[in-house]
Amino acid sequence: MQPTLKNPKLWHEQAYVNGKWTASKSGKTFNVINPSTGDVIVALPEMSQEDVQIASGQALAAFEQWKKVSPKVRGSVIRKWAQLLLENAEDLGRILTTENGKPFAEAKGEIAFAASYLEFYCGEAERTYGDVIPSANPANRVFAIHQPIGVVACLTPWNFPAAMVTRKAGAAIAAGCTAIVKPAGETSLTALAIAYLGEQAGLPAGVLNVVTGMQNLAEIGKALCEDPNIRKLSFTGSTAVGKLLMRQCSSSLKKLSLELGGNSPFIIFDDCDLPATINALMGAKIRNSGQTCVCANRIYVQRGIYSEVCRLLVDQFSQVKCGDGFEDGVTVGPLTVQRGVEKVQAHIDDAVGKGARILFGGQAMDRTGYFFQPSVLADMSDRMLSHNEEIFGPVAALYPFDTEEEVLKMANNSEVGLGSYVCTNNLARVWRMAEGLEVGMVGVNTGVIAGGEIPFGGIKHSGFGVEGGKWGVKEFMITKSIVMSIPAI
Ligand SMILES: NC(=O)c1ccc[n+]([C@@H]2O[C@H](COP(=O)([O-])OP(=O)(O)OC[C@H]3O[C@@H](n4cnc5c(N)ncnc54)[C@H](O)[C@@H]3O)[C@@H](O)[C@H]2O)c1
Ligand SMILES: O=CCCC(=O)O
Repeated sequence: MQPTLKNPKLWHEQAYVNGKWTASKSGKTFNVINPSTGDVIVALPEMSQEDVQIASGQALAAFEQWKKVSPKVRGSVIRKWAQLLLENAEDLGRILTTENGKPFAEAKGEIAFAASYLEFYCGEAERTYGDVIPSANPANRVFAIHQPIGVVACLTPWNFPAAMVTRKAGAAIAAGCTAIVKPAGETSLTALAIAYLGEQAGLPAGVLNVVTGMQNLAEIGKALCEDPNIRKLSFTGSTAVGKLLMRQCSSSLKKLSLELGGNSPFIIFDDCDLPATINALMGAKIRNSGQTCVCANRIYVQRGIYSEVCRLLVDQFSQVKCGDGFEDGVTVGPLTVQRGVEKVQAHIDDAVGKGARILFGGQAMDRTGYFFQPSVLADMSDRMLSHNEEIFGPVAALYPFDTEEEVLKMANNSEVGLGSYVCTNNLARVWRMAEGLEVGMVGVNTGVIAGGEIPFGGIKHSGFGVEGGKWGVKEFMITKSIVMSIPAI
């Protein structure tokens, strides 16, 4: 069912291409499901390759104009867009909770998080400075300028339906590019509402487009990858899909940003501030029901405080209220997709079969919707599935360790390297760990590591490219050199 909105104009049941709300060429649709109830919320256009090609042609035409708009004007439109997001945070939060499931307060928090990227990028649009380069040849003057790359495809996931749209498309548009957003089918309504607000803020037709689809995902993804009009593709999602997209982009040699799976170690040393650490851990673990790419996946606890951390965590988890995101006091919602429930159960069964102990929870909840009990597992080891793969659910998995050297080795024993966390009061250790961890991001005594001004990205099989901060906008630009021969002075 559609949520009640103060501003009903935010609700859109069609895709958005070249400033027009549009059905798919085939007329086909797919259903968006409320994960708390299992009910169909709405049917959205199931688009195809043909729809993608139309969108890319129009985004290319819009690019020819948008790239000429001054950075100051682009920035002012983006600033207005951010303001509109904040003014409509309540309604956007309602839409987000309805399709993603996260608690309403957290959903509103995501809207502020989404706006933080636009707020940062609107200033950054004006700061894409080039360079004047001392020439080796005295008869030359050499310059480097940055220019928008062109039409970009932004493929966004279902775990952050608002923030991943602004983090990618906001940066692209600030750079002077035009964007085709393909949100995860499960959570397209938030992206459509954000596109509507972009239009209200003054984005010209064709600058921001949203194509929708769920069953045709493989076809749409391939069409975006192979489209010659599109010069860059930015994706957040699983490593497996990221690799597929990279292969598919090879024929058109697109520039890529891939923000893929994580397996974040959360390392607790016995010299930490324990209450503050547990607080940080709860944030890094149960945010969005454990469905973030930087959620604490492997919680390493130094042996001297291991039993105490197990006890404190069980105490915290027993106070968590899991339920429909609109219910009062709920701090953990359902998982967003049914297959997530099956995945989390498989992780727990595997761990228990290999010697882990369930200290709390451990099962799907016996109610309608995709609910999984917030759970705590102790005595994890590197033979278990969760050691190598993100759980993507509200499960805290604890591993004991003895020494700093040992835990650094354990933490780096992963194919991926996205987020990580270190809790200690030893400053020298902070630096040894921060420099030694093979990851793109390190949280020190905190569980929150993302925001408009902060670079976000991974290494190894977590992908490449940086989103956010002063790096975010440049990812959507090319660097061009200009070598000028001058008459003798
Ligand atoms: N890094 C993240 O933020 C993130 C987001 C979603 C899922 N995941 C990981 O992936 C696991 C499985 O989730 P899932 O079942 O949705 O995974 P999936 O691998 O099927 O899809 C992941 C994302 O990629 C998109 N996608 C899938 N196939 C595509 C294709 N052929 N072309 C273009 N886009 C495509 C989906 O819409 C989704 O947003 C999760 O449990 C989690 O570990 C990570
Ligand atoms: O899951 C991907 C993004 C998570 C975040 O920005 O904190």
